[in-house]
Amino acid sequence: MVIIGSDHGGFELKEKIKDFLKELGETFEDVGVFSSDSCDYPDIAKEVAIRVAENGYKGILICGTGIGMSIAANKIDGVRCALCHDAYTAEFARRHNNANILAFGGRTTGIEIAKQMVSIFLKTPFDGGRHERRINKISELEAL
Ligand SMILES: O=C(CO)[C@H](O)[C@H](O)[C@H](O)COP(=O)(O)O
Repeated sequence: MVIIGSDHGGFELKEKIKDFLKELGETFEDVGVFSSDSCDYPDIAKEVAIRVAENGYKGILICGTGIGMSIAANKIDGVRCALCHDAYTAEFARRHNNANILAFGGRTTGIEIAKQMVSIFLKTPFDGGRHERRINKISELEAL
């Protein structure tokens, strides 16, 4: 299950990514927004992040740049939201960071790059090993 959400800055790209998720055969839930009316990205980041943290799902968040969404989502314990810009960053967000939410920008990312990132993010496993130790140290920061 993939939870997807955007603000107004990512709305158009979100709609295209939903079509792509259907092509991939992925089950998804769209938590909004459902128009390009101006809204506040933390409201959507919260909805996606909580569902991902509580259920072990993966998430996709899109705002104008992806920055606001990633900052907000990473406030939720258990979320590792990675702001990515290309196939390489999407691959290593999974392999090294075990990221569970992919963020990118609707105003900065074209549809072909976005599709590449989504495809790679959803199929790439975590490498584990030395990276497990580092992920655990990130989790410990949540208790501070
Ligand atoms: O949070 C952001 C930037 O880090 C997002 O890109 C938002 O989509 C953006 O700030 C919204 O800006 P707007 O001028 O209100 O459309």
